[in-house]
Amino acid sequence: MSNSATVIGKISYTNSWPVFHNFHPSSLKHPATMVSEVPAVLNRGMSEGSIHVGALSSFAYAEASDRLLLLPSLSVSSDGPVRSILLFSKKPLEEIADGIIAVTNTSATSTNLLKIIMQKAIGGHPQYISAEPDLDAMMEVADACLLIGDNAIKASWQNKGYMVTDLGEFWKKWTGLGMTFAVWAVNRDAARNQFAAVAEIAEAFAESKRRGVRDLAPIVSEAMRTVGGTEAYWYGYFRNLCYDFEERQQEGLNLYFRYAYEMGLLPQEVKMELWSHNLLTRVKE
Ligand SMILES: C=C(O[C@@H]1C=C(C(=O)O)C=C[C@H]1O)C(=O)O
Repeated sequence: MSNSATVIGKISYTNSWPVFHNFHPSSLKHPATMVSEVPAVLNRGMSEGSIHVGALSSFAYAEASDRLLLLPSLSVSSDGPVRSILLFSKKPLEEIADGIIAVTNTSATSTNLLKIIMQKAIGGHPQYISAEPDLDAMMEVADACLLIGDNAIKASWQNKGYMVTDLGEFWKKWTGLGMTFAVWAVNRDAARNQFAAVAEIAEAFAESKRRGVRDLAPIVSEAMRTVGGTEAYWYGYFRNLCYDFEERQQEGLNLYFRYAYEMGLLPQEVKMELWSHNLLTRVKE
């Protein structure tokens, strides 16, 4: 077993705080460090193996699923509107079907969800340009722009007269299913070589989530202090999100992966494999 510190990835957006708020790497028995980053950076770290365990875009998990295992019962999901994955557009979607869409360079799941929606539901083939998440700058060069996380939340508070499409809401109306934007995963080598640390981290995440969703008050206060907005907004936002990853969420994510594969966005079909304590037994044998 390796003695080197386990590197944990944290999503820097508020959406994941209910899982992270009560998670403190310094109080773990096994040495661990945590990096807080936008999803695109976490995705790269998990794919390369420089981050061993933590949250990442569900799409990025799929791309690296031969190197990763999912941690059970953890996700950032919605079953309808998500409120922070928003397409701002100058015209209805049908009218920008072959237009230009600027997409935030911080995302993986949502940019590919948008591609699926535009092609399979709207029948369009827009041109996508990747850009820093800045509503005004994006709208100068495009007919629409996709923002996620706190950038989307802040943009939704400024009424600039754009039409707003919530991709979680669109997906639900179109497929009848929920959507999972982020999952928690562990590097397969780390799961083998640092199994005790990974087991401790998985348990600490589960406990942190239990406490986080039970008592949102400190999370809401911190969101108001750092991002702005009202108490009512943040209670509504966090209560609307789902942090579980059970059959219902897996069904939605499986359909998303299938569509992504059909469109050539994913190179292979994805079979989700979950980490469990049994791995410990298997590894020890
Ligand atoms: C709910 C959200 O989900 C996020 C969306 C992600 C993506 O599009 O790749 C990644 C992580 C999630 O935390 C959000 O950003 O608001």
